[in-house]
Amino acid sequence: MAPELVPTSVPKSGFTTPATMPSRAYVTFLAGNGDYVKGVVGLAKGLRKVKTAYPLVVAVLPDVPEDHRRILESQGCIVREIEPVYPPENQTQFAMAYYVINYSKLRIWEFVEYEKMIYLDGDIELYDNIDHLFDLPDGHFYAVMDCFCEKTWSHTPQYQIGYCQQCPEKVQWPTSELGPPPSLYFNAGMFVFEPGLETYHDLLRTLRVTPPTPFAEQDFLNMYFRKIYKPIPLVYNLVLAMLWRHPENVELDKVKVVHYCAAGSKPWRYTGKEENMQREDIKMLVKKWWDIYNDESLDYKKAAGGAWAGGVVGPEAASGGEGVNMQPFIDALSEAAVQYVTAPSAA
Ligand SMILES: O=c1ccn([C@@H]2O[C@H](COP(=O)(O)OP(=O)(O)O)[C@@H](O)[C@H]2O)c(=O)[nH]1
Ligand SMILES: OC[C@H]1O[C@H](O[C@@H]2[C@@H](O)[C@H](O)[C@@H](O)[C@H](O)[C@@H]2O)[C@H](O)[C@@H](O)[C@H]1O
Ligand SMILES: [Mn+2]
Repeated sequence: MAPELVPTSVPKSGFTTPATMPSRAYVTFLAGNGDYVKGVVGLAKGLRKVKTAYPLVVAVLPDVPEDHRRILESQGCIVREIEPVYPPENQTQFAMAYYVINYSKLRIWEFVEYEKMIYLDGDIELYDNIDHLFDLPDGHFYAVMDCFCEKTWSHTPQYQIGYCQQCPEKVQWPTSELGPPPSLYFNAGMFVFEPGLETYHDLLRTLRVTPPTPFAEQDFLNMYFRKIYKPIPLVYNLVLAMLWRHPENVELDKVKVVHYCAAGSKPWRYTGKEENMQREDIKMLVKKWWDIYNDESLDYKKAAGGAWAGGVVGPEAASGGEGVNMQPFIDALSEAAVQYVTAPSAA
């Protein structure tokens, strides 16, 4: 298990004035006129509940209707329209047909008014403050390792031989037959990154000559950032399938970020009919999401005088704590990353 990686106190939160907008922000992505907007509202309220010091930017595709944009602004979000990004012509069978729109996530590298951002899918919820991740050393791409055991992975050799990076000792990778094991692979529902125009243009250039694959932009980002990717502990992005695929890796009461990506687990669409959806832990996590979504005390209240309040938090922003000494946390995190990298699976 990765060491407990919590700094001693919540980092200094603070109010900012329009002249000094925070150069850090959370960012999510919204497409279509359907119900994902509920996911983003839940995310904004969850960020407020954990008293983040930073705003939530929502990158919206042109097909997101005006009324949905107004709802997000009324919840304190900064709505930014982006143009779609399409992969090159292809015959790929995406794991989910709608994944083709997820390439548009790449536009967030263009948000260079922010020096560092944390991307969160709209089907993610926070249950603990993770602002300290903004203080991780620059020059890396931080994300949580994914799991290869769901049938969404049945197209891959690792699935076919029962290999997963979450338990590399269970089924050894057959290097003699299949060559080196796959590089550490992250789930692209949550990551810490630095926007930059050079990277942004190189991403789009590279995409134009990269044949699409089943997990769309997640596969692409894993390929593109493989040299600077640093794994961070699972508490920062619990992919729900981990609960039944690798329960030994999960300490649910320590989890800070839950990613409702298992089939049937989107809280705003939950029926309980799909496989695993009657599990007690799933029902508890879906209820936790709804408790936040329905909590009117978490609705955004414009700060008195309309001044920009530090984060998605309203005027009751957490009082500025002492600046926290991040070094022990960063050292522990780097150590945690090393323990992954030195695992047999690491290429
Ligand atoms: O119709 C859609 C599908 C996806 N998304 C956005 O794209 C992200 C990635 O899709 P999803 O989370 O469904 O993929 P999963 O993590 O379940 O594989 C979502 O979280 C949303 O932020 C969206 O806004 N509208
Ligand atoms: O477009 C590809 C998507 O790929 C990822 O989801 C998958 C993947 O993680 C599999 O490992 C799971 O088995 C599966 O359930 C899950 O939906 C990201 O969460 C999402 O944001 C997006 O990038
Ligand atoms: Mn997701």
